[in-house]
Amino acid sequence: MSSRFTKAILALGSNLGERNDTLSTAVADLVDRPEIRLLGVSPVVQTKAVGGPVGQPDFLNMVIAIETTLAPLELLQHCHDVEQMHHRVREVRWGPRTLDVDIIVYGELTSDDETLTLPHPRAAERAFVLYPWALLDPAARLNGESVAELATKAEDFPGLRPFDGFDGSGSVAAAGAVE
Ligand SMILES: Nc1ncnc2c1ncn2[C@@H]1O[C@H](COP(=O)(O)OP(=O)(O)OP(=O)(O)O)[C@@H](O)[C@H]1O
Ligand SMILES: Nc1nc2c(c(=O)[nH]1)N=C(CO)CN2
Repeated sequence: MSSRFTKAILALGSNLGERNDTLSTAVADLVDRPEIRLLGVSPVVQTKAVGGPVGQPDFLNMVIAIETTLAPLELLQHCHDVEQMHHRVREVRWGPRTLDVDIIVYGELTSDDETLTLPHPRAAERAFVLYPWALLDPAARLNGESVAELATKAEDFPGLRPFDGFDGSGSVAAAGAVE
């Protein structure tokens, strides 16, 4: 097994239960293994639910940057395990959930496999992913485009707002620059 680390971006969302507590414990759970190192944590934003049942609660969303020696499918399984630790129930597509963890990018890897599509096939349209990612890493690019520019063009951008304690620049600086 190679011990080479690959950088990856994970997106986290929660719209059921104690959303902010769930996100912070989920970050700790995600990085609580030697094959994963935490590189940076975005600010948390509150967002209107995109798709799914009408009237579901607002989400809290954030992204983290990691580096990992896990293979892509091992990382996906780990994300699912952490979702289960937070009692994620899959009932309705895009329905409310205690915790969702998606892999947005894994290094430069591209994949059309429906079990793991990379980059995440809907990330480029989702301000709830793009905006916190741009705050974490203003130079980030996705599919050759600026993540910050994609965020402002996304349909859900106007519904997005800072969550309590949000301090974009401070949080980004505190999290450290992402190479
Ligand atoms: N990049 C990816 N990250 C996470 N899951 C993925 C990815 N690509 C494909 N999948 C697959 O998508 C399946 C459904 O994931 P999930 O239930 O989290 O979807 P969702 O969050 O409701 O919707 P969306 O996929 O639009 O974010 C997973 O079981 C997984 O196999
Ligand atoms: N605001 C918001 N909307 C969503 C989210 C999410 O995390 N935030 N996740 C979805 C499926 O992954 C579908 N819709």
